[in-house]
Amino acid sequence: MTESALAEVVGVTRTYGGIPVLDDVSLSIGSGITAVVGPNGSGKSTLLGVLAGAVEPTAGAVRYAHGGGGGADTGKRIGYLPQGVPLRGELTARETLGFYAALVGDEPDAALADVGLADAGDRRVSALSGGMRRLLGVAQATLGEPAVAVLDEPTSGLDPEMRERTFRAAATRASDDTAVVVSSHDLDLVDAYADDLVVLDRGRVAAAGARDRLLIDHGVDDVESLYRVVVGDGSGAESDGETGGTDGDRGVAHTDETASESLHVTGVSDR
Ligand SMILES: Nc1ncnc2c1ncn2[C@@H]1O[C@H](COP(=O)(O)OP(=O)(O)OP(=O)(O)O)[C@@H](O)[C@H]1O
Repeated sequence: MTESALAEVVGVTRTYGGIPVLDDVSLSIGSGITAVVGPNGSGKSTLLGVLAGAVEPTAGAVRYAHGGGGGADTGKRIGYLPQGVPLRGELTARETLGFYAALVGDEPDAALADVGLADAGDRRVSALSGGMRRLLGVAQATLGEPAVAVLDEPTSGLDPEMRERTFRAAATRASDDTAVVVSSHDLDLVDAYADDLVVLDRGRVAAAGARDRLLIDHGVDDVESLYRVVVGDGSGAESDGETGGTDGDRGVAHTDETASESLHVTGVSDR
């Protein structure tokens, strides 16, 4: 494990019905924002699930600098915001964060303020807009300074202003000790906020590394151009926030195979 890495994905393969949806993926995750991009069905959610400990790799492993995968040295948790935000409508925003904060020795008010919800603390989750719920989810997943906070397409379905607010909130919650890994089809926001990039294509890493380095290496000016160079015409990337169809694009049947053996999350997967 390199000194600056907060997590390392080592030779991870995940198959469904014998078909690999992640194929020998190795990555080093450092502090700041790592954006995972790629066409529909390229394996982004599966990779994020593996990072969060919600999906068991068929082969390979994830190693955490702070022992987040379990064991006596588990000082740092893994935060996880799955695609469907698993929050209870009858609780207020502050009660929601208070519940999770108590589990990880944090307090809710700074997190609410960080994501721009300081004035919405007493509102019930059911009365928040979809975008505000997503911001609350970002706060929830980053409580207690987890080593890695995993945010799965937090901007899908949001309007442009809320998409930007969500990325800004994620950037505010990232720190030297917390890597925020976010999957997204919003290449313009990825361009503006990502420190590091992972481009997935058909379950394999097509490019990975520091955003600035990758742009120089590929002789392009922005992430959208990089995406086109690396995976083709960018048909899986969108700038309007919707992700389109997700399943069956690689002919893989759903079997609901998930694992929770090493799950240390501040949220609950709904997958
Ligand atoms: N539980 C499962 N059972 C069977 N196949 C699955 C399961 N989860 C994912 N897959 C398949 O794995 C492939 C990758 O899916 P994944 O959701 O990781 O891709 P993605 O890049 O996040 O896609 P999108 O951008 O559309 O959200 C798809 O073909 C999908 O159908």
